Parts: sequence; structure tokens; C-alpha cells
Amino acid sequence: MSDLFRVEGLTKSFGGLAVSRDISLSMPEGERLALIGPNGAGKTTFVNLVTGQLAPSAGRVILNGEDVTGLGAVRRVRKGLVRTFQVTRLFSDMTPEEHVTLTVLQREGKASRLLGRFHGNSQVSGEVESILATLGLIEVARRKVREIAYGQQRLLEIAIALALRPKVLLLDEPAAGVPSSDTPRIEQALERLPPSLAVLMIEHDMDLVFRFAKRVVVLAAGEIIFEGLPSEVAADPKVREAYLGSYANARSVA
Ligand SMILES: Nc1ncnc2c1ncn2[C@@H]1O[C@H](COP(=O)(O)OP(=O)(O)OP(=O)(O)O)[C@@H](O)[C@H]1O
Repeated sequence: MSDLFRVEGLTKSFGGLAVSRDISLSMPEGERLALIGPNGAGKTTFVNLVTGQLAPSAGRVILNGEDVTGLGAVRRVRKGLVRTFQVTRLFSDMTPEEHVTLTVLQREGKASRLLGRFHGNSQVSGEVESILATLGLIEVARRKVREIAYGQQRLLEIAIALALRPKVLLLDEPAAGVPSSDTPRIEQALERLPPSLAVLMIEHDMDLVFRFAKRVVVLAAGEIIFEGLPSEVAADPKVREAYLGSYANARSVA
């Protein structure tokens, strides 16, 4: 198979609770896949298994034909499997330009030298500028993170991920916490991601999912219950039942 990335039979239990059950899926180059599902369906756990933050109980993760299941998270990143997190992990006193520059230098094994020395390095600064432009962050490149909008902070997380030169990018709720007035900014930035990059996005904002995704996978209780086109997902009986079930549970708890 010529898939860039695939998982086979990925399974994980916490004690007696199975949170990933025999998940298999594949992604070609240029994929735009949304992974959706009710709260607690196991979406973040799945990403953690793929990126090496968690070890699976069974199953394999394969990147470019290579089984990376036994590798730690850092080595998977070096091979091109990169993620962002639901909650931002930025330094509030640093600028977007500094964050992305440091990441490029880190990738090149030069981060231990002083950042200042590289301000004049045109190769590094050219790459940093191009990444910041992709995410629409040029005008805030030299502002401190704490002074920029939360939506821009979320985009900076993606910029940092791009600076690691991913082949597969996993976005964990890129629009979470972002005011709806700012979601078009996120959407436009996602449209500008490199075309060959395979992107998997977890997201609860269905407008964003439908605009971004070419394919949708629905997870419920740790299992894939639907895989297909965005236009088909809402009418699928299993999907409707899963969402209705979670709504009913939420109401019965409330
Ligand atoms: N470290 C852990 N130990 C025990 N149970 C866990 C652990 N991590 C997650 N779980 C449980 O696994 C299930 C799946 O959680 P997960 O965070 O992957 O769901 P999710 O689909 O990402 O949910 P959400 O949309 O709310 O972020 C939940 O029932 C959660 O309580």
C-alpha cells in the first residue's frame, strides 16, 4: 500500500475501561481528515497513541512503511509525526517569531546556541517568515504571546508544529476556546497548510469540520463507527445514535 500513514488494530485499556478498540485507518499524502465523536469517545487517547505519548495495549503505528510503534514521542516527531495540543503550551513573554525560530533551530540541533546569533541568519529567518505567513501571523510576529489574541496563540501552536517539518500533522481541537468571530482566521490558516501534508483534525466545531475535511471518521466508545464523506455523516444512523446517546447521558447526569 502507498499510504503515508496508517494504524492497525490500535487498542488501549485503562484498567477495565477500553478506550481504543481495534482502530485501523490510513492516510495518504495530502489527506484532510476530521476525527469527531462525542465527549469521552477516545479521540485524544487515539492521538496520544499515534504520537507515542501513550503505549498501546495492542496494534501498530506505521509511517512511510516503517513500524514506529516502539519509538518514543521525540523520535516520532523527528520522523514527521507531529501534533498540537488542546491547550496552548506557549511562553507568554516570547514572541511568535522567537517561538518558531527556536523550533527551527531545535530541529537543526542548534538551539543550544544563543537565539540572538541567528537573528541575522537569512536561511532560518526566511523559513520562519514563511511559516508565520502561512498561519497569518506576520503582523504579530514580534509581539509577546501574552499580547496576542487567543486564536493567534492557537495558530502559533500550528506554526511551531510546521517548523518541525511534519509529514503527518495531528491537530487537537485547533478552534477550542477561540471566539467564533476568530474561527474564520483559523479556517483560512488551515486552508494554507502545505498541500502534501497529511492532516488529521479533532474538532467539535462542525462548521469548521465540514469546511476543512475531505473525509470524516467518527469514534464512539473507543470504536470507529463511521468513515466516509462529510456530506454523509449526519444522516448515518449509528452516528445519530452515538450523539443522541451522549446527549441523553449528559441530560441524565445534569
Ligand atoms: N489516563 C487515563 N486513565 C484513565 N482513563 C482515562 C485516561 N485518559 C483518558 N481516560 C478515559 O478514556 C476515555 C476517552 O478519553 P479521551 O480524552 O480520549 O476522549 P475524547 O474523545 O478526546 O473526549 P473530549 O472530546 O471530551 O476531549 C474517557 O472515558 C476518559 O475518562
